[in-house]
Amino acid sequence: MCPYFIQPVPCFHIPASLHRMGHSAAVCNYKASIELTKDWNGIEQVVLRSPQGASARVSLHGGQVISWRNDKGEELLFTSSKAILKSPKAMRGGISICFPQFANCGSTELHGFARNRIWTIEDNPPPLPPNNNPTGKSFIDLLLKPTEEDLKCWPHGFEFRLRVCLASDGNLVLISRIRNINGKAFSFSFAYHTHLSVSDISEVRIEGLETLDYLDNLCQRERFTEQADAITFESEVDRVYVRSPQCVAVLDHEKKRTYVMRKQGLPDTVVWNPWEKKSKTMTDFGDEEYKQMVCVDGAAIEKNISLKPGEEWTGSIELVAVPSSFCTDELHPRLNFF
Ligand SMILES: O=P(O)(O)OC[C@H]1O[C@@H](O)[C@H](O)[C@@H](O)[C@@H]1O
Repeated sequence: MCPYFIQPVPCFHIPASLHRMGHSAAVCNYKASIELTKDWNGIEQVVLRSPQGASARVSLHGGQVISWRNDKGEELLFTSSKAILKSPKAMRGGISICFPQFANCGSTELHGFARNRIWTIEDNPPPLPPNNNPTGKSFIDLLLKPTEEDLKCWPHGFEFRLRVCLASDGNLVLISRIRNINGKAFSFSFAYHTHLSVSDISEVRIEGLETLDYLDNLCQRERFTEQADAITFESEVDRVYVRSPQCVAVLDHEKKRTYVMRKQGLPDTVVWNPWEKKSKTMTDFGDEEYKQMVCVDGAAIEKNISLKPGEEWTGSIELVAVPSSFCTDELHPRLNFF
C-alpha cells in the first residue's frame, strides 16, 4: 500500500465533439479547460488546463504526453532540444507508450508501434470501473486500433484506450486499457516511458527501489539486487526493477522538487539515463542533455501480460510534483488517486 495520498475531487469531461469544433471550453465547476490545436505536421494536440494554471499537452501522434506544466508554468517533463519533430517516430521526451513490446523484446519496432501511430479521440469510451474512475480532472480519451501493417508484424486484434487526466491540483494521471478483440489469446509488455525534467542528474536520488532485484539492460538483462539505499547516478543506468512497490519518489535536490509516481497494474519500474557516451550516439538528443533528464517508467516487462479473447487489462500511473519540503510524512496524506 502506497503511503502517499491525493484527495479525490469531482470530475469533469469535455466531449471530444467539442474539441473537434476547435472550441476552448471553460468548465463550469472547475474552470478547467481543454483546447485542440495542431502540431508542426498538422496532427492534433489536446491541451488540458487546471483552474490553478497547470497544463498538459497530449499529441494524437503516439498518444504521447509532450508537456506537463505546474501552476507556475514550469515544465516538468523533459523534451530534447534536438527532438525530431517531423519524424514518424515518437518525439524524444515526454511520456510515450511502449506497447506491445518493451525495447527489442518482440517482433515489432523498438518499444513497440503504439508510440509511432496516430491515435483518435474517443467520445464515449466504455466506462472505467468505479475504483479506477478519475474524479476532479479534465481528461481526454484516446483510442488505438492496429493497422493492416501492425497486424502483419503483430497479428492480434486489440483496442487500446488511453485516458489522460489533469487534476484540479495539477496531478497527471494516465490510464491504459487494452482489450483482446481477437479469437486467440495474446501477450504483451508495456511501459509509460516517462522523461522527467531534472536540474542536474548528479543531484537526483530515487527512493522506493532499494533492496529490489533488477534486470540490467547493460548486462544482457542479467539479474542483480540493488544494494544502495537509494538510486543515484554516476554513469549510464538502464534497469528494470522487478516487482517494485506502487510508489517511487524522484528527488531533485537542486530544484528542491520531488516527483512521486504511483502505479497500478504495473509490477515493474524502469530507470534509464544514457549518460555521456551514449548521449553522443543519439541523433535526437543533445550531448549534455543527459544531465537534465531521468526516465522512470511504470511498466510490465519481466512477465508479459496475457489476455484471453474478450479480456481487458488496465495499467495506470499518477504523477505528482511537489516542493521537496513536502517529501516527509506531510506528503503521505496528499496522494491517493487509485
Ligand atoms: O531511444 P528509445 O527507443 O526511446 O529508447 C530509449 C531507452 O528507453 C529505455 O526505457 C530503455 O530501457 C533503454 O534501453 C532505451 O535505450
